[in-house]
Amino acid sequence: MLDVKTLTARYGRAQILSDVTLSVGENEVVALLGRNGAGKSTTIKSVMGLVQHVSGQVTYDGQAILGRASHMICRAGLGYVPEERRIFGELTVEENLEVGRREPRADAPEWTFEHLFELFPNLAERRRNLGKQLSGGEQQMLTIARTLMGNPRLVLLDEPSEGIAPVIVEQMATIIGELKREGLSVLISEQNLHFARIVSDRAYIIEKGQMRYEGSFAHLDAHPDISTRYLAV
Ligand SMILES: Nc1ncnc2c1ncn2[C@@H]1O[C@H](COP(=O)(O)OP(=O)(O)OP(=O)(O)O)[C@@H](O)[C@H]1O
Repeated sequence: MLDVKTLTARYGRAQILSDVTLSVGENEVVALLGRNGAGKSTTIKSVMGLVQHVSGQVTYDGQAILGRASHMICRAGLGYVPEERRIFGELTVEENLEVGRREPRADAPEWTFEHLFELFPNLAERRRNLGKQLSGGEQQMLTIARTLMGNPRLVLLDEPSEGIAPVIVEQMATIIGELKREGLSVLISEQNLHFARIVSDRAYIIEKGQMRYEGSFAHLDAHPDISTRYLAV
């Protein structure tokens, strides 16, 4: 569904990604693992059309999307949840969700408030609260829920477990499982191998902007030297 080949990206003169190759299949949850600064966010942002200097090939459903405007990439069916929560503090939970509403898509589930509130019971309770009154974890949930209002087929989640309480991390894992059951594909960037293992079908590891590993979690478990080398802090 998503194919990234020989992706190179730079910020100004600094080359950040070199020949990054990865793919996400239909209804697959794929983890992009790496330490702080390894290039996970830059990979996701490049796919979403948010990095200016990029080269290589990115195809979604067979269509080349690299270099397209970000809103066109969203319209094609990709949903992006950035690492930093971008909710509107002065709007209620429901109003925040309304902001994300897009036309339904024939090839992806259509999300309604009720459907989302089943998936995010915390948000259901707080539907009339202002965004700024939510906890960090709830704001993270709201960011994901708002992205789902765009009815994406593939969701790119940048470090969903970062900086949130363990109980919310568990809920996050449940939600990602639910997205898969709904038929969506998900690419998550993560530093947390434990969380990634729970939610994902397979993994990539990126280090210094280069792909170092592609394979199963079982293989990573059997070869702990790989995670020690590329993930241990
Ligand atoms: N806008 C920018 N301008 C210049 N350099 C940047 C910019 N954004 C990121 N970088 C640099 O690019 C490198 C990769 O950053 P990136 O955010 O992709 O890493 P990451 O793996 O997502 O890590 P993190 O967990 O810190 O988000 C880092 O060295 C970072 O300092």
